[in-house]
Amino acid sequence: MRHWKCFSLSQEHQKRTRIKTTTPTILCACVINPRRAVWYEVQNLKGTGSIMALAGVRVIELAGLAPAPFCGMILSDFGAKVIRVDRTKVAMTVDTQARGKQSIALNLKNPKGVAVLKRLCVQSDVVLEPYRKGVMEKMGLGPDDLLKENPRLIYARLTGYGQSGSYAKAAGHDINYLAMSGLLSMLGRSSEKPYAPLNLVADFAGGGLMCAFGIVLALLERSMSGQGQIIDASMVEGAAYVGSFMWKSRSLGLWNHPRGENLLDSGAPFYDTYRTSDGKYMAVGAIEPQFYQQLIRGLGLDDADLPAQMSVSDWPQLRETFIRVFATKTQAEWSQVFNGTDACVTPVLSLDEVLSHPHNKARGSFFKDSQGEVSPRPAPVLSRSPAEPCRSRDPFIGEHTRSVLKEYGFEQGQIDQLLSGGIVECNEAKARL
Ligand SMILES: C[C@H](CCC[C@H](C)C(=O)SCCNC(=O)CCNC(=O)[C@H](O)C(C)(C)COP(=O)(O)OP(=O)(O)OC[C@H]1O[C@@H](n2cnc3c(N)ncnc32)[C@H](O)[C@@H]1OP(=O)(O)O)[C@H]1CC[C@H]2[C@@H]3[C@H](O)C[C@@H]4C[C@H](O)CC[C@]4(C)[C@H]3C[C@H](O)[C@]12C
Repeated sequence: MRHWKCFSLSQEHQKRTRIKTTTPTILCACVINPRRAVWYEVQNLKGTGSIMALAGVRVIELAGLAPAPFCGMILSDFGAKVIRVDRTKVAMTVDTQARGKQSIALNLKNPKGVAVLKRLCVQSDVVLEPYRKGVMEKMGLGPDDLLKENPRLIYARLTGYGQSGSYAKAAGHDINYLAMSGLLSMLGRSSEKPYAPLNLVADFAGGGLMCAFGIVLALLERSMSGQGQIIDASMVEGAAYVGSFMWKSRSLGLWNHPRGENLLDSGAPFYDTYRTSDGKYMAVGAIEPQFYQQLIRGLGLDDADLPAQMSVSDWPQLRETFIRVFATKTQAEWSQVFNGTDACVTPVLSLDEVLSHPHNKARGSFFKDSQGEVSPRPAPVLSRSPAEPCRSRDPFIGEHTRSVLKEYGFEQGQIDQLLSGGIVECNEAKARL
């Protein structure tokens, strides 16, 4: 349940902090962080009385494939109001990361549609765009156009290759960005070709998440400077940055061997997965000698019969032993053996199994929405202002067109004209079914 509270901003406070509310017509609650004299503009307060960290932040997200939707969902989970701008004449969205968002269907190929988007951006804090370099400028919606009208706007551009460089305009997907980051060359088994770990690293870690981080930084900075800025979030660079450890740990010799033959890339037998007698798997991460000893004990082996843990040339032989032993029990049996030890051995759980695992259950790490769909709880958990993910179904395309336009100050007559001209589309009927 969401509550709305209204506090007025005194002129004096606004002057002192050099920050004005962007949306004077909207009810807002203001909270002062006395230590940093920072103003937070807050609109929706949770029923519990705690305020989500991004409450009051208004985000316009132009519909994209996967990274930008994830970025928008993170912002929404932590309290931002996220309005996704969908195309008109499209029946179904491919946005599976739409939790808590609203949708407006708007034709940006029409100048009137562009004018609508500008009006939304004037009254918003963030615009998030996922298109190829130059697309927004071509529509008259580039940073110059939007920041001129709203200098406090944070203009986030989430692309594969960034806004400059010879690849800037090229099409691409996660695997290409990962390849260009250098990381893909390190991923994969010994003597096999590079292997992309789903589209996790570039699209989501280096892309959506890193972009959300940039937005939060820009919001924080704006609370002091009063100014917006442009975020050039390249997934190549975001992925590479997430992989900083790989660069900066080379001096330790961690990556001296070919791909798949190092300590942490499945080269070491004590950092790998093993098949159990029921066709499931256990994950082993027993790196430190004291934890490795517990692994050996749990497997029922005797250290005296085995080669030294760090004898790289003996790793193939050690792996064979581990393969043979793990194949003698089921996953549940091994879990029981290693539960409560420091052997760093855990079951490899499927997406369907995580919800019922006692540890995850105890923490509420996963939740079911109103449709019965299981999702991870937003992370990390903030003690006073935790995220509260929306549990209702995702929005239909254009479900909120009318209400969003009203909220942003469009008159009924203007909305009717936009609808009859096909500039916007409304899907309230579908939502009522
Ligand atoms: C699940 C699949 C997604 C996988 C993710 C994948 C692995 C990724 O890596 S995502 C990361 C992609 N890269 C980027 O995001 C980087 C930045 N962006 C780009 O480089 C490009 O946008 C692009 C390469 C991704 C796409 O290029 P494109 O040429 O298409 O677009 P742009 O040049 O950017 O221009 C956009 C144009 O659109 C116009 N526009 C925008 N908004 C509007 C508007 N509101 N009104 C009017 N016009 C608008 C804009 O003006 C531009 O126009 P111009 O070109 O004229 O300039 C999913 C991938 C595919 C999915 C499947 C597919 O969709 C078919 C089925 C559909 C069905 O509904 C559901 C099932 C599907 C099988 C579906 C299933 C999955 O969702 C997918 C497999």
